[in-house]
Amino acid sequence: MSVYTTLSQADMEALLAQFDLGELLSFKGIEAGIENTNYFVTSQQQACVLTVFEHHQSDEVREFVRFALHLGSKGLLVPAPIADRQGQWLHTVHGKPAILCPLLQGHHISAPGDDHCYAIGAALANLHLAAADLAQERTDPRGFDWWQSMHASLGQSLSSDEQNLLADEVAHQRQQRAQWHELPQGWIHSDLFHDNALFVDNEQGAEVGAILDLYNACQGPWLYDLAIVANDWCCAANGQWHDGLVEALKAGYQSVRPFTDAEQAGWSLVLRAAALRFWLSRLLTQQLQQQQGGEMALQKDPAEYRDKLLLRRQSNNA
Ligand SMILES: Nc1ncnc2c1ncn2[C@@H]1O[C@H](COP(=O)(O)OP(=O)(O)OP(=O)(O)O)[C@@H](O)[C@H]1O
Ligand SMILES: N[C@@H](CCO)C(=O)O
Repeated sequence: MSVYTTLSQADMEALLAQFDLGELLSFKGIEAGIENTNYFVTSQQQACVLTVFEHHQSDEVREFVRFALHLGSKGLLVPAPIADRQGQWLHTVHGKPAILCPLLQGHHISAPGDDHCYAIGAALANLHLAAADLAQERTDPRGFDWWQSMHASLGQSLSSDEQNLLADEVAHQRQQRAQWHELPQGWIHSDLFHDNALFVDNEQGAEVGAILDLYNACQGPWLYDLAIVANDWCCAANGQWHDGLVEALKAGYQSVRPFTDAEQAGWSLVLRAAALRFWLSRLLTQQLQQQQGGEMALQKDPAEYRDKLLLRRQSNNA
């Protein structure tokens, strides 16, 4: 986690008093996650999660909630906020946008197996199709233009090998823009790491209970979204694939939506792009955390994604 914005008992009571949820019983900062502040909040009537957005403005939060409500209307289990007595779900806490969502059921998987990868692949394809009729109004703030700007701004803080790697990969991605734009696009989750999914136990095997953290959702190639999953769920921290997991992930996805020819040809490109994106975003988060501090601030190592990028480039050239 992270708790960047520390809330007092009085803060929490004042917030909860606006809702029809009964009295506050307890609250506790959540350790998982690195972008936002999250608290488990238990009232007399409901167990909830409070998210305080550290980097997003209210307009962006409205977009995430539009996405969540749309997915919810199609039967997907995602966090959608609870409205207060005035019908308002968007609140301000310490000057930052905040929402209160029901606590969703399920548990995190620490070491995904092929059954989890198959299930999350199918769930991601369902998410893509469920959002296909939702107007697309959020371009990716961590997309190609941002990779280029990070290349320009990060230069001095990287080793010369890392600078060369970054320059070369950005150039490669630039050359492949036409191939990128041939990939089917739509709303993507954009951050479906295994700490953003909850599973429920069931006799048939692994079942996705909920998909969390829609706070990077934007437009992008559907295959890129799957590559983000693969780079986190299907390999070791150094990027080495675990046997059978990518195959299970792709099979699960294609059980719902088969790949187009462009997607069959584009896997290596999106794997590299997904590794690049999280190398850069972890470097940025590291810088922000150094400036911002934060009680319980969880660290995620940028070098893991640098190493994943190096491996994905090798297998591309093989
Ligand atoms: N509605 C919910 N129901 C159950 N658990 C939740 C819910 N929302 C958040 N959590 C828990 O809080 C954790 C952190 O939430 P979340 O991933 O949204 O935070 P974040 O800071 O945005 O994370 P990230 O670093 O992945 O962007 C989740 O991994 C999950 O364990
Ligand atoms: N899931 C991201 C953090 C939130 O975007 C990472 O592991 O770098």
